[in-house]
Amino acid sequence: MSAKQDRIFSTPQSSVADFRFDDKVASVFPDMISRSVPGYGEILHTLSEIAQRFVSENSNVYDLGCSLGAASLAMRRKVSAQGVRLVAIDNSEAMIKRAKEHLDAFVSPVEVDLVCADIRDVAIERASMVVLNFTLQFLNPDDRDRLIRKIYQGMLPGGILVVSEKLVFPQPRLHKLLDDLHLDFKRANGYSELEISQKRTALENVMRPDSWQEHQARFARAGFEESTLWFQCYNFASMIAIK
Ligand SMILES: Nc1ncnc2c1ncn2[C@@H]1O[C@H](C[S@+](CC[C@H]([NH3+])C(=O)[O-])CC(=O)[O-])[C@@H](O)[C@H]1O
Ligand SMILES: O=C(O)C(=O)Cc1ccccc1
Repeated sequence: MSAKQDRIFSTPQSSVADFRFDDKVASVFPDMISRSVPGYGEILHTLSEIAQRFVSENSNVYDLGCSLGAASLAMRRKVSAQGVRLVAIDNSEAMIKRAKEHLDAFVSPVEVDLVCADIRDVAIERASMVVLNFTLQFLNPDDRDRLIRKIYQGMLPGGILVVSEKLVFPQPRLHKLLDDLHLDFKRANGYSELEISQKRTALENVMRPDSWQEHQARFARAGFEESTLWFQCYNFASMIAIK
């Protein structure tokens, strides 16, 4: 496990390039995500609790946009059903290479397939649990409906989808407050003003969050009759939908 500190945006850059999940980001990712996403640890813990309750015998579990496999590791810890296959997918080779090291570091009876692919191209079949832990926001908005529909179609009745995302809020004053509180969270975790503003610029064209209302409407359009927010800290949230 790499404990290297994220200093990627600490020096002034004459022009800030779009954010990419390359080798540099992969090498500091655990530090970057835990200092940037309020509630990340709690969400991982709850993924393992949900896995214990929802993952059924002879079914598949999907971790879409797995990065270093943190969500897969969390779910795998609590799966007790037999015949379960966990499929962890990311289109960053740098992430997949390191995810393999993380997953191989622990023994488990649950088979894990690590796949370097675009989640838009992968079939979802017999799924009892599907996780998009901070991944949907990186997809082109036009592709999001199609992906959630494909997931719904590939899920078993009674299966669960967990989607964690940064949110935007239609009410400007609420949006500003929750965004400011997140910025203070990053400052408290040691990020400088320069790091915060350069990363914000890098993410501008790459990460386009939706509102909770948009997520809820999308779940419904895909066929999910039950969905709710189960966690929120500032403008970061996790949602569940049950088939
Ligand atoms: N189209 C795509 N196909 C496959 N992967 C993609 C695609 N688009 C983006 N990714 C991948 O989605 C991941 C998003 S990070 C997920 C954290 C993880 N879930 C965690 O629980 O630690 C979230 C963040 O950094 O805020 C990256 O690894 C991308 O390469
Ligand atoms: O850092 C931020 O401001 C974020 O919104 C979250 C994030 C975390 C890790 C990679 C990309 C975005």
